[in-house]
Amino acid sequence: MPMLANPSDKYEGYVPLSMPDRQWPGRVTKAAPIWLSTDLRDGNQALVRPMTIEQKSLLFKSLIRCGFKEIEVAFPSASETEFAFTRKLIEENEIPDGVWIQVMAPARGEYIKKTFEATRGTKHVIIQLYTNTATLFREVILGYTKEEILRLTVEHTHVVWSLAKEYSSIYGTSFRLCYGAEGFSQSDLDFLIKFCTQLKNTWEADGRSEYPVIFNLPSTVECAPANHFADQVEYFCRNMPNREEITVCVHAHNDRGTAVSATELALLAGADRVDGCLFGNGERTGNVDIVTLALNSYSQGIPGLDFSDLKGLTDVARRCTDIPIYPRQPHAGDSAHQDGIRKGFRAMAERHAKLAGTGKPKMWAVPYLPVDRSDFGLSYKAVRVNSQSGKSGIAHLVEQALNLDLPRPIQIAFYKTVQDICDAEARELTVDEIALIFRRTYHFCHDGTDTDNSDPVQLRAFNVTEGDLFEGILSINDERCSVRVDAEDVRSTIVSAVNQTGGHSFRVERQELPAGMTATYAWPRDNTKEGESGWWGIGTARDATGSMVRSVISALNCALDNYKRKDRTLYILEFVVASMWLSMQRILCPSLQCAVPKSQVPVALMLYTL
Ligand SMILES: CC(=O)SCCNC(=O)CCNC(=O)[C@H](O)C(C)(C)COP(=O)(O)OP(=O)(O)OC[C@H]1O[C@@H](n2cnc3c(N)ncnc32)[C@H](O)[C@@H]1OP(=O)(O)O
Ligand SMILES: CC(C)C(=O)C(=O)O
Ligand SMILES: [Mg+2]
Repeated sequence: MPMLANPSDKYEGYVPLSMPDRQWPGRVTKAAPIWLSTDLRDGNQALVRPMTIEQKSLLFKSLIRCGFKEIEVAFPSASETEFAFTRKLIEENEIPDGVWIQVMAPARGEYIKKTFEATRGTKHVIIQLYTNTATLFREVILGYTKEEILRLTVEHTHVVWSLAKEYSSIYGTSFRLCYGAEGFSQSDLDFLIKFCTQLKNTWEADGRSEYPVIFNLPSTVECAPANHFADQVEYFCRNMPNREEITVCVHAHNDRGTAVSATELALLAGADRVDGCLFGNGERTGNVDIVTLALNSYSQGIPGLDFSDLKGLTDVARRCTDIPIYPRQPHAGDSAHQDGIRKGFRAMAERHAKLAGTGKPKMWAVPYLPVDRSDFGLSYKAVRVNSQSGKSGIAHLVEQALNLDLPRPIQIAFYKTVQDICDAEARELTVDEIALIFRRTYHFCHDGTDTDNSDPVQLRAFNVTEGDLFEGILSINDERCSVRVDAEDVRSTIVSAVNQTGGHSFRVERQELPAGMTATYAWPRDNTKEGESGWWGIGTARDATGSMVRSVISALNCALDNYKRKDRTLYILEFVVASMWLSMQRILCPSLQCAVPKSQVPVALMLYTL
């Protein structure tokens, strides 16, 4: 069947509540709600293969680590696994003090009895009794009138109460009633309010309530916009007698993809508690995603659940549910817009540095990142590069991998190199691949990791002594020589080599890196031409002299690459470097000039030419 030209022939829209004095739009959330995880119940009942006891135990432990104080652990009357898991938690003492477990039961005597049996001997239990009050469900599934469903629920509230009394006298357990008003968002609210009032009175008769009754208000099927759900919750909260004596919980499903918004608005409308699942698992399109909700609230400065190890939690959730986590998961999804992120980090670091010692808080503000991923254990390395990425993203990854803050001309050049590879291979490149391409392109050797052994020119080892002596071993095509020279001579040689290059300039830029490292970027340019030469020398070391020598060696190896590729446009610049190398070499190791076989190293030929 094609889609209808006029869908109103088939589908009826929701009926808005007339509540012109609604309060929720003007409110601001200031505190986190009570969080209840229903991963082990609603999340579990929807799985292709419901969780095993081992999987449930694993997930339960993770939920405890996240800081949930209320966890719906099972529907004990539904299966042996559900029953046995509840028993295991209790018998093996796995429920920490201060944590309430919740179990769910329908309004059927034998199921409620089984549910209580499962909870034998524990300290704190919330019994969630549920019936459906939505007209469609009530009539079609249960075949009950309003009066009948009310009678059924009240009767079973009595059953719950008498069992609670019995079990608490035997085991000392504290029981709390939660009424799950299945179908709340499609129910007649005035009827439901009378209904809930009667349940509350039943539960509290003879002053027998130690803890407030929880009314759980689900959008069992989400069929209207989030603002309508908020109106319904506000209406319920405003019209329930003695509102302060009850806890109002919301349980939003995500059929319209708006469960998070609906829940956030419902909290403004007066809800105290949120019932949901990690990463939005649950029946059909899922329950409200409690990770997103809690992190949204965290990003507004409100503390709540602890997702410091979001990666670990993701792995556990996947192992237990066999459902992959969406790569665009809010907050935990991959980052993009690397340029903004990179600039944002710098600007923030500068702002924070100025605040040092003032006692003022160092607030987070980075474009595109509402929260700092590292707060929940995620790195920025997850940023990957594809053919759509700009130079900043690539530079950001180089910075992540190699600690280098590339000067802009090098960013532009390296970006072209990476783009060509991405385009040719039509895929994303990881941070490790980018680092490798960088090393190869610039014959870049990190201090300690040493050169690629195939580089023709290498500084194999060196040391700058306290007396400023540069001692090292250089080689060209495996011909080695030892160097022992005043470090100042090395530096002045490089400077004088630059001066010798006539119409060319050879810029040398120094950069202090973290952990006491220094980087030197050496880039030659032909002053008669516009733009950059397209090749560079880059070196890092613990001291400036070492990094300078390395940068020249890197430039020389790059020159050799260009020569091999017979890139004539760069030819003249190769001579610039060669000239520099020659000057440097005269001081460092004159013996090498003779040691290089002319036929093998074209750069050596250039050296001789000069
Ligand atoms: C929205 C929700 O999440 S509601 C929770 C749903 N839970 C699950 O899906 C997982 C747990 N399993 C169940 O709930 C099962 O239905 C069981 C184990 C409780 C019941 O087993 P069965 O009676 O064999 O289930 P079945 O699904 O065939 O029928 C359910 C019966 O319970 C009735 N029922 C449904 N909800 C309720 C309720 N809240 N209270 C009382 N009876 C109910 C139905 O009308 C139906 O009655 P019928 O057999 O007279 O037609
Ligand atoms: C019965 C309850 C709480 C439920 O899961 C729902 O209505 O979706
Ligand atoms: Mg549900």
